[in-house]
Amino acid sequence: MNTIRLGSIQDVPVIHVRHPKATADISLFGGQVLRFQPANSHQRLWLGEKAIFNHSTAIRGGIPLCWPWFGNHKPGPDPLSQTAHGFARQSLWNLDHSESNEQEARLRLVLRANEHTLSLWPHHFELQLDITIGESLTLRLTSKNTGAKPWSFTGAFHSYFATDDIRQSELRGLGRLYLDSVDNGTPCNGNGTLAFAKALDHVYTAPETNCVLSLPQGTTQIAATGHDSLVAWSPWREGAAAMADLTDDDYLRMFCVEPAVFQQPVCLQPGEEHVLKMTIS
Ligand SMILES: O=P(O)(O)OC[C@H]1O[C@@H](O)[C@H](O)[C@@H](O)[C@@H]1O
Repeated sequence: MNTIRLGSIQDVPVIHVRHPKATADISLFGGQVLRFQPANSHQRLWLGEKAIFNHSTAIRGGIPLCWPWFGNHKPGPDPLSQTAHGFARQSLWNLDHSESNEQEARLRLVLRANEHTLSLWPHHFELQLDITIGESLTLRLTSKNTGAKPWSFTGAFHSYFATDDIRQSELRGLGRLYLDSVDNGTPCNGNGTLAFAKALDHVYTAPETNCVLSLPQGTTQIAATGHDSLVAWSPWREGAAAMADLTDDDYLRMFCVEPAVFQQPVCLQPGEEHVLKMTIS
């Protein structure tokens, strides 16, 4: 089967890609890949059964796009924000193009400045998300300044990875140096391998290009460019209990690894662009 079909989950438009090399689902709300599973291999992404599909709440799972800021601080003169992780993950994107051949399926999603985005962030932009689905999944997020003034952004691929058991999962390639966000951003030095045993929110500031997730069900690999940090996050039991869109034991089956523009906002002059890229295999 080789099809690209527009369907929906609770009225949210979702593109279903069924290809001999892989299957994937992509929500136009958020421009968000929800699932990616190579043929004869394990599901790479986690999507919560309690994820909310209502055209306004950010969908918990898959790969939310944090943009044009990460966390609660916008870069620029007016930093305080009510919208955590920017507005891209809560915006309706347009499908600009889709095609497929024997090797892969390709989609291009686009989000441009509109009345709503301008009310939150007064800049003209075009965001282009190129998604390639084949033996691996590649996301290429191009940020373009289409306005007349420079602006700066931060952001991330907020990827939720599926694991059969977080307690038996180990990550390598994050680097050693990290800021511990659970402890007010204290700088720390790890041993190069990350295992999970409690709530964790780390910003790795010198990541390697490739990150390997050793999971009970197999291996997942992440390669990224255009970022300056890798964020690793698990809400653990207590964090999950405080979130309406997580079940009590969801924390055992997922964690996030997020290639991010975090330490140094990227400044784009009019006409300039930046590419953040990630491949999951
Ligand atoms: O609940 P949200 O807004 O999707 O954020 C979840 C987490 O996202 C991570 O990227 C942050 O490092 C965490 O601090 C945050 O709690």
